[in-house]
Amino acid sequence: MSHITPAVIAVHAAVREQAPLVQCITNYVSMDLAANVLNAAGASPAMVHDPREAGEFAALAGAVVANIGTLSPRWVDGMLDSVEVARDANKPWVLDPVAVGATSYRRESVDRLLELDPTVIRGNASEVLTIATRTAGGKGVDSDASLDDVREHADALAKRTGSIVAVTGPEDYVTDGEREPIALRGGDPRMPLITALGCSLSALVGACVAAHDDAFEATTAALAMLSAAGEIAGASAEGPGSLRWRLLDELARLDAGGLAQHVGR
Ligand SMILES: Nc1ncnc2c1ncn2[C@@H]1O[C@H](COP(=O)(O)OP(=O)(O)OP(=O)(O)O)[C@@H](O)[C@H]1O
Ligand SMILES: Cc1ncsc1CCO
Ligand SMILES: [Mg+2]
Repeated sequence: MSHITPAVIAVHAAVREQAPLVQCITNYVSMDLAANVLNAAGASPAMVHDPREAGEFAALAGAVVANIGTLSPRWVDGMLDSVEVARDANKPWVLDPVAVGATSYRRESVDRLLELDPTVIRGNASEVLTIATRTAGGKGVDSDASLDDVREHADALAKRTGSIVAVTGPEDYVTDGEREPIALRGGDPRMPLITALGCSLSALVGACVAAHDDAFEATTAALAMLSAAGEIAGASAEGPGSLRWRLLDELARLDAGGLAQHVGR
């Protein structure tokens, strides 16, 4: 059993017990899946983004998730309002910098969000590399970098920002720049064929940081939960369509035993 396993099991149970309200300001592609992933995990999703209400809503939420996947000025304003309220109330918030390397508008928007001290930054290898090295890159929303390219940059980014940095892909990686980083294998190689699964994972990180104070452990737990559910679902899935619904089913019935088996390897 890995040293992190008891913490992962505790976070998983805390989400089910507390059913935290997670405000997601996320992209059009991801809204349905992210809300369903949160429901399956036992959390309570709300997709609330307009600046007329986003900040007010953040005062009610246990965590805020800001995802720039289909950004536009009003949405970015809603994100800035919400994460400012969260930060001022000492509530956790999660940044998903979708395709940040693709355009200057995305980079500028992420720069503004980074000034508001995200609790967790969760992205694929290209996205984390872009933020850490301030260089353009990535293939749109998909990654064209590997974990080996980014590991040390992720550590440095975490150290510099004070955020937990989670890099996902065939192998997931969690670092705070101080503690021994966590590497998680597993999942299913067809998971990238399910659009917005990474965005949904960022929403799940939101649920976990809302339910558990140690954001490093909470982030690790979210990654482990999705990876375990994906791996179990993959055993009987015939393709990305059945993997998607099976993953939701497996996430909903995931228990401590399934998690321990997954994280302990
Ligand atoms: N080759 C793979 N094998 C196993 N699991 C994978 C693989 N690639 C991605 N995953 C898993 O898929 C989930 C989403 O991670 P990914 O890195 O694909 O996000 P992303 O690129 O931000 O996705 P999106 O932008 O489509 O939302 C994570 O749980 C990750 O571990
Ligand atoms: C496909 C796509 N385009 C913008 S956001 C998104 C979801 C995956 O990140
Ligand atoms: Mg993504």
